[in-house]
Amino acid sequence: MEAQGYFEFEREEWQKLSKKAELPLTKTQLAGIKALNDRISLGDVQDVYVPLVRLLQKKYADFEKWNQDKLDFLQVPVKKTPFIIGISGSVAVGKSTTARLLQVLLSNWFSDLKTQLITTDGFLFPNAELEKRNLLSRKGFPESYNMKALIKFLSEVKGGQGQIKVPQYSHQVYDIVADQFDVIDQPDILIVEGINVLQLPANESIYVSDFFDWSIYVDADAELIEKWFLERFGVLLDTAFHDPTSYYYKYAQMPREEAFQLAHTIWRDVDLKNLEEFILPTRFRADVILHKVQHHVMDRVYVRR
Ligand SMILES: Nc1ncnc2c1ncn2[C@@H]1O[C@H](COP(=O)(O)OP(=O)(O)O)[C@@H](O)[C@H]1O
Ligand SMILES: CC(C)(COP(=O)(O)O)[C@@H](O)C(=O)NCCC(=O)O
Repeated sequence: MEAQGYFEFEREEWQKLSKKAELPLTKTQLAGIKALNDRISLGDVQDVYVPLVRLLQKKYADFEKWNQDKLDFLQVPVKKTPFIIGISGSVAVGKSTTARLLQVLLSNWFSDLKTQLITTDGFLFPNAELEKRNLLSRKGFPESYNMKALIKFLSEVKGGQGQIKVPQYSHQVYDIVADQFDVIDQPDILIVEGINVLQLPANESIYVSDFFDWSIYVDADAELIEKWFLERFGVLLDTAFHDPTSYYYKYAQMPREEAFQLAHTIWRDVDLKNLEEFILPTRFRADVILHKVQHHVMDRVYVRR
C-alpha cells in the first residue's frame, strides 16, 4: 500500500519500540485481555499495542498541556474536556475488538484516568425510521446514521457535560433498543468506534472527526475481512442465532450452507459495497493505520508524519 504522508513500520521495526516502553503486562492484565477475546494474540498486544499506547500517552500529555496553557491564557474557568480517539474500518475488520483492547490497556496503565467507549451503532436510525425512509437495506451506509445526533453528542462531551445518554444498538435484535442507554460521564479519554467516524457527510458543516484528538483506521484486504465476517457469522449461527429474539433466528433454522450463502450475499451487496464506496476512502484521514493479515496478525503500522 502506497501511504504518502505516513511513516511506515514493518512489525519487526515497530515492536523494537516496545523495548523502550516500560509497560510490562502483569498476569492479571493478560488474563483480562484474554477474557475480552480469547483469540487475541498476546504477541500483538506486546509488540503492536504497547508502542501504540506509549505514543498515545505522549499525545495525551501534549493535549493536557495545551488545554492548560489555553485556559491559563484565556483566563477562563477550567472545565474538563476529554481526549477523543476515533477508531474506524470495515464491518468485521476488528474495530470493536481493537477499541475494547485499547480501553482495557488504557484503564490498566493509566488507572487515574477514566476511559469510556461508545460505538456509533447507537446513532443508527431505528429500523422503523429506516423503513420509513426506505433505507432498511442501507444499514451502515452514511444516510442510515443520525449524524446530527452524533455531532450533538460529541459537542456535549467536548464541552464537559456529564451524564450524557447514548442510545444502544443490539446486534441480536438488529435494532436500537428502546429505553436502553450507555451513560458517558466526563471521561478523561473517550473512544468512539464505528465505520463512519472518519466520513465527511455532504450536508453537515461539522464532521465527527473534528472532535478527534487521535484516530486509528484498522485495515486489511477485503477478501480477508470477508473471511472474518463469515467466521463471526458461523460462531453466531451456532450460538446467538438460536435465540428466537435474534433477527437472524431464521438463519439458524435453515441448512447451514444456505445460511452461509445468504451471509455471503449480505457481505457482497451491503458491507463490501459500503467498504469500497464509503469506508476505505477515509483511510488516509487517520493518524494511525493498523494493517492486519491472516489470523488478525498485525504486520504493519503507519503513523502520520
Ligand atoms: N485481534 C484479534 N484476534 C482474533 N480475532 C479477532 C481479533 N480482532 C477481531 N477478531 C474477530 O474478528 C471478528 C470481527 O471483529 P469485531 O471486533 O467484531 O469487528 P468489527 O467491530 O470491526 O465489526 C470477530 O469474530 C472477532 O472475534
Ligand atoms: C450495524 C452495522 C452497520 C455496524 O457494523 P459494526 O460497526 O458493528 O462493524 C453492521 O453490523 C450491519 O448490520 N451492517 C448491515 C449488513 C449486515 O447485516 O451485516
